[in-house]
Amino acid sequence: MKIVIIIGGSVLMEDSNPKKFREYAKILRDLSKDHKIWIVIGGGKPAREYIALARSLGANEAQCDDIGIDVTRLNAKLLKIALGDSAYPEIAKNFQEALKFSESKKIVIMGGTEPAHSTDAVGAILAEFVDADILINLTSVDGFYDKDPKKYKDAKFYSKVTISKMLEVLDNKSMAGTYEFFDRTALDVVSRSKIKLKIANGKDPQNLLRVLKGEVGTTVIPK
Ligand SMILES: Nc1ncnc2c1ncn2[C@@H]1O[C@H](COP(=O)(O)OP(=O)(O)O)[C@@H](O)[C@H]1O
Ligand SMILES: O=c1ccn([C@@H]2O[C@H](COP(=O)(O)OP(=O)(O)O)[C@@H](O)[C@H]2O)c(=O)[nH]1
Repeated sequence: MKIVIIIGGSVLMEDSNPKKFREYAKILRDLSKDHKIWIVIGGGKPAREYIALARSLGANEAQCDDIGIDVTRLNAKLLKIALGDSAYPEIAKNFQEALKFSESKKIVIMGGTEPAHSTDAVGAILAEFVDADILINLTSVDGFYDKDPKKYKDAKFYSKVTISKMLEVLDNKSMAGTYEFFDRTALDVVSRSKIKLKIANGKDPQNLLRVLKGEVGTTVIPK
């Protein structure tokens, strides 16, 4: 299978813990023996700190996004180091490179590409570009709820959800550093190409295997 995996910055970068990188590296190495794998890494807390500093120094939104992209690529380099020889040695800067690098049979890693969207959109476009069989988004919550579960204790979990329901519920902001959950550009791409998308909690790296078996997470129905 061709698998594109988005690992949110909230998963890998919240506590600067090398253990999380090593656990992911082991699981990804094993998976790559049987599947073609592309990983997209988000920015997390470090990106938000850099963006806030840039904004207070007078940077415009595109410049803030550009800073965010640099941080996602730095985070991507950390995963590349953890993966060692199993990863392609360069971080792909665009979709053509991501496809070309995958001919090596190594795991290909990307961060951001250009301003005005998040790494969720990068993952969705990459899944479209390489004709992936599945797109998996690993984030800091168990999947989609009818409202933000970190703000509302009574939020209801959805094991299946349509894109139109997601668009109805999500308050999608489009300022640097504020893209939450799954951005609109990403949802548009998933919808137009009917990409098979699953969203699950990546704080436990084993969930990557569980979501592939359909045991955890939300399955997004492209309607
Ligand atoms: N309807 C919703 N369902 C699930 N999570 C939501 C929803 N609305 C907002 N969120 C928030 O989206 C966040 C996930 O996005 P984020 O923290 O930016 O993760 P990532 O690092 O994966 O991009 C969570 O903190 C969660 O509280
Ligand atoms: O292709 C991209 C990817 C990221 N970003 C910027 O980098 C930040 C961090 O990326 P993301 O929000 O995807 O990280 P995460 O939500 O995983 O922390 C975003 O808020 C954007 O400002 C961007 O402009 N283009």
